[in-house]
Parts: sequence; C-alpha cells; structure tokens
Amino acid sequence: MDRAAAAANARIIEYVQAQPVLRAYGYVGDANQSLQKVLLQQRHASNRHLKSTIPGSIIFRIAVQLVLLLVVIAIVPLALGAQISPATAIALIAVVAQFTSSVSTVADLGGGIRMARSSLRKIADILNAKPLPVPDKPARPSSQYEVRLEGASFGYDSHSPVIQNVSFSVPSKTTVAIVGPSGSGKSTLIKLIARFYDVDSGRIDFADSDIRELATEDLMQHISLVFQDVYLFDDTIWENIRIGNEQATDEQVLRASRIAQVEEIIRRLPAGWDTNVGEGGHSLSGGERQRISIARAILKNAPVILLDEATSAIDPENEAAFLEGLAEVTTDKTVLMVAHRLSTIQGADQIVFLREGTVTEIGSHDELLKLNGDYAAFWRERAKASSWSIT
Ligand SMILES: Nc1ncnc2c1ncn2[C@@H]1O[C@H](COP(=O)(O)OP(=O)(O)OP(=O)(O)O)[C@@H](O)[C@H]1O
Repeated sequence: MDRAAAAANARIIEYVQAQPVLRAYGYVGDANQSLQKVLLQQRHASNRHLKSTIPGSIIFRIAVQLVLLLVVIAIVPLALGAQISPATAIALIAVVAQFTSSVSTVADLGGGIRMARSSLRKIADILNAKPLPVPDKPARPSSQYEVRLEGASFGYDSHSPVIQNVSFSVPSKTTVAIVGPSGSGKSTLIKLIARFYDVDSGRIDFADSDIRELATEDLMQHISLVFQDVYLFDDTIWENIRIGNEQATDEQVLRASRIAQVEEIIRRLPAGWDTNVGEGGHSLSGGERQRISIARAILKNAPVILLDEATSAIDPENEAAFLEGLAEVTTDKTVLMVAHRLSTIQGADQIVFLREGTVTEIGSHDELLKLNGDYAAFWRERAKASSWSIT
C-alpha cells in the first residue's frame, strides 16, 4: 500500500508540475489515462489499507480495554465466591474479550477512514476537475498563423482581473515582444494564448479561428512553448528532447540538440544522452534546462512560438548559445515573447507594453522611444542598469 501511494504521489506531483509541458506538446485528453489509472489504483489501495491496517483511536482502545478490565473485576469475585463455576467465568471473559476486540477493529476502520478522507477528496477533485470546453465541430486553423487578441480580459479569480481589455495582433511571421513591470500579466497573456485558461470576456483568435473553436490537439500542434520554468520529466535527456516530436528521427533529435547547444551539456556528463535528469530536471542548471526546452521547440518546428524568456536561468557564458538557438527556432515563425533582454526587445517588430494587465503602448522600438512614455522610461532604466548606451 505504501509503495502504491508513493508511486501515485510521484505521478500526481509530476503530472501537476508538468501540465504546461503536457499541454504544449499535445498530451491532453486520453493521454491522461495513465494518471487516471494510477489514481484509481491508489484509491483502491487506500480503501484496502483502511479496511485492514490503520490503527484506530487510542482513546477508544483504552476505553474498550477498561470495559474488559471491569468485566474481569466483576466476574473474578463471583467465581471466587463460588456463585459461578471457574469454567463459566473463563468463558464469559473470553466472550467479552472477543467482543471488545471486534469493537476495536470497527473503531480502527472509522478512524482510518476519517484520516484518509481529505486525501481521497483531493484525488476525487483531480479526477472530477472540469476540462475546458471543447467544440463539437472544431474549426481548422488557416495557414496564416496570426494571433489576435480582441478585448481580452481574464482573472485567476473573479475579484481580481489580471488581464483587462487587451487588444493587439501578431501578424504571421512577425515577432511581438511583451514588456512591462513584474506582475503586469505578461506570462498570463502567453498562457491565455496557449489556452491554459479561457478568457472571461473578449476573444483570442489563432490562425483565423477563436481558440475556443479549435481542438486542443490542433492548437497545441501549431504552437511551440519555451517556458521560463522549464519542467523536465524524470527520464533521460534524450527522451526529454524527443517529447517535442515523438516521430522525429535520431538525426533530427541530434540536429535540434546541436543548435540548442545541448550537445555541449552531453559531452560534460559521464552518462551522456542517457543521463537521467531527475524529477523536474533538478540535476541540471536552469540554463541547461532551458536549452533542452529550446531543443524540444526546434524539434517540434511549430509555426507559432510562445516564449517566456528566462530572466536568470541563463548564465552569461551560455547566453550567446541560447540566443543562437533562439534565432533558429524563431526564424520565419509567428513569435510572441515575454522579453527581458534588451537585444531581443529591440529586435522585435512590435513591442506591447503591459501595465497592471492593460496595454498602455504598442509600436516599434523607435516609435515607442519617440513617444517618451512607459516604454521609453523602462528602456532607459534597463539600459542604465545593464550599462547599454541608447543612441
Ligand atoms: N496561477 C495563478 N493563480 C493566481 N494568481 C496568479 C497565478 N499566476 C499569476 N498570478 C498573478 O497574476 C498576476 C500576473 O502574473 P504574471 O505571472 O502573468 O505576471 P508577469 O508580468 O509575467 O510577472 P513576472 O515578470 O514577474 O514574471 C500576478 O499578480 C500574479 O501573482
């Protein structure tokens, strides 16, 4: 039972932490069956465990033992006074002992069930979680991979909107950089476009269809996501890259890895490609994990890239390699990126400045500098911090 619970817990934790990756690479719907199976197995194992082994309430046990003691105290004088025979006394004590033992078992079960109820409720919540609605007759994305937001608003809860009335578009094969202060909703915007959540009002169009009208598999097939917090599965580096495209040949995996500078990581590791990255990829640095994530995206070769650029995960000596891989993955693609590096921001076709979930400025780098508003102030501050000079 303990082994079953540990296995299920590990699966649940991995599944929850890996949600963005699973969605991004199309592991949705039926693909969750293995998790469902393991959850059901664990629920059955829990039930079996409750019925057989969990110890009951100590207080109740003491009370039951006291009752037995009182019965013995009452019966022994009767036997000594010859009011009942010793055989009868022993039989009575045996019957009462048997009875109290049964009562204890029932109490054990009740206590165990109470203890496990909250865990079982949590498992039931996961199993019963409502998926986002899917269309009966999904639309087909056009071959123009434009992303368009119209009056999009969203909040994680109904009281505090995080994205408010946002409208802009990312024309096919262009790059839009989203910039703004921390907490302004940049990552949330990326997640809304990947349909991790549905907007509360307004709409998001992807390749000429409302994303709610597209089949999730279809949407995800056309999007590559490169996350800030890259999650790797407890598997080898090779398999962690291959998840980008299960049909890819070994040659293609090697090519993607070369471009994303993963080969350099492999050379340093004694087990090479077979290195197990540990749960969540904890045995690799943040920069190494993000390079693996770029290799996945290159392998997937989707027409739309949503990129949440890492602020701190890449160390300076790896930055050039990261940018090279990034350039490869974004060429001729529709790109929407949360950008922090001044070079990537400046190179974008359009910059969207977000403040408290609202777009305050949209334009090219030069246009927004001329405007001398939010973006210009942001740029001056960042340029000063990184000792860049603005010309
Ligand atoms: N899963 C979530 N549940 C509830 N609130 C969330 C969740 N994710 C983000 N938020 C909140 O939504 C707001 C916007 O967060 P978001 O991560 O989109 O901002 P950001 O601009 O990307 O920030 P940063 O630059 O620091 O990464 C923040 O107030 C954040 O606390």
